[in-house]
Amino acid sequence: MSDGDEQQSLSQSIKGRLQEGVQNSVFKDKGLLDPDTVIDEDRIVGRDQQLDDIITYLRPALQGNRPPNMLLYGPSGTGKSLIINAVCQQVQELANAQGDRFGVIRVNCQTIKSHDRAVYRLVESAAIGVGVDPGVPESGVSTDQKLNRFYEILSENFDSVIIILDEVDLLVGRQRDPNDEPAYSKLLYQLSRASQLGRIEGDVSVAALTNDPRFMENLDGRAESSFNPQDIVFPDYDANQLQAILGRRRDAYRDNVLEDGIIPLSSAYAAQDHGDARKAIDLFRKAGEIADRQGEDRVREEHVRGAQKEAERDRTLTQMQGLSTQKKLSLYATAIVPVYSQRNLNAVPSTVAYRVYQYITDILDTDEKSRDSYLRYMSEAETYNFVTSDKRGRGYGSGVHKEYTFVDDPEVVAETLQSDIRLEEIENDEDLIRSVVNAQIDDFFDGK
Ligand SMILES: Nc1ncnc2c1ncn2[C@@H]1O[C@H](COP(=O)(O)OP(=O)(O)OP(=O)(O)O)[C@@H](O)[C@H]1O
Repeated sequence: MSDGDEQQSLSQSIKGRLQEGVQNSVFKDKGLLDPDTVIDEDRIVGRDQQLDDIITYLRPALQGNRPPNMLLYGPSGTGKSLIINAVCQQVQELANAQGDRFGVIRVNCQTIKSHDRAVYRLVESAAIGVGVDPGVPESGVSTDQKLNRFYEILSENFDSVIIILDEVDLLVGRQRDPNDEPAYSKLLYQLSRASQLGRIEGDVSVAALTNDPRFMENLDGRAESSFNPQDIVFPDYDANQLQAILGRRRDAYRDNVLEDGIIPLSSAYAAQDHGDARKAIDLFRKAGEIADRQGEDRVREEHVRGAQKEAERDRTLTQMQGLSTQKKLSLYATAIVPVYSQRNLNAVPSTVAYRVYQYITDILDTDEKSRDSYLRYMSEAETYNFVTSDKRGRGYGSGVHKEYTFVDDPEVVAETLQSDIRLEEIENDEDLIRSVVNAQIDDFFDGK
């Protein structure tokens, strides 16, 4: 066969396999179950009170008046972003139809590290929305200059604007002292004052979204009085409401591929976990992904249970990232033993793991804790269900040692821990560590 033939058959085989995946999928329109998809209003279930309230508050925007500021609060996945965005979209359409310039500026505060960055993100978001240059650089100019540019863009382009600050409570900023005003407090003060003082020509109001029911308690007094929002509460969903939400997205799947119990089971799991619609939708989608992966043409309850297990595992890994450095190092040293071992090793002897731990602390030039501390950290890892342990004798007179077995894949555990900043430093020493691990294993099993 010539190179050209081989090339063609490879590309045909890739195409064939890709098409097979599409044709055999249980999904018809998987995008409907994407957490970031903006769904049509006819798929929104319930939340009538919240919709009514927000419509009432935003109506003035269509009458040439300033809407009040709003605070939307409730646990994650209870529809805060969905509902405010749905109403804003309708206001925008009506405003356009009557020739008013209504703008919506959205910023998610989750990853914003400082007040200055938040102001820049507002400039950027406003500039992109109206298609102009931000006009200020990200760094090298004062926050006030950025703020002024933001007001300028708003004044030039809008009669009325809603600024949506999602996850506003996470915009804490760099507080040198715990008594320092959090960044969100300063920002809310500035935005609401600017509007009241006429520093922006149009009407501006802020909708702040948060999971924290005590958010207002953390605002500085002057921020609290100038922001002064209308509250809109989003309570947890119960299992029935979640079932209705999933029911309206059933057509994400092909006809007749869903077993009867899929929607109730996904909803029941999510209802146990504080009634989070995002979680219900994730489980509903992941169950189908598992069915696809296994090449099955129906989604069964077992797939939902598998999806729930995967979600739990992801959560465990997230939890692990919150451990102190010494606990991470202990767990990491233990996890890489089976990962690097040339033998088929399921249970990790504590003696081996502790020596690997000592070696790693040495490379990192960090504190080396005693063997007792290592064992204590590992028993904590056991209560978190990262590992299970067993005591084993090594024959007469050799004493007893502990062995650890990982509940999840030790490779995933090691990778998760390695992505921690300090552990990344040892990536270059991988070969060396691998040989140390194997030397310790050999010593343990073959030594006297
Ligand atoms: N009443 C509802 N009807 C239909 N879908 C809903 C409803 N409530 C929430 N959802 C869906 O659940 C997911 C999460 O909703 P949303 O992002 O609005 O929650 P949130 O309260 O803003 O969460 P967070 O606080 O985590 O940002 C989205 O995919 C959304 O489409």
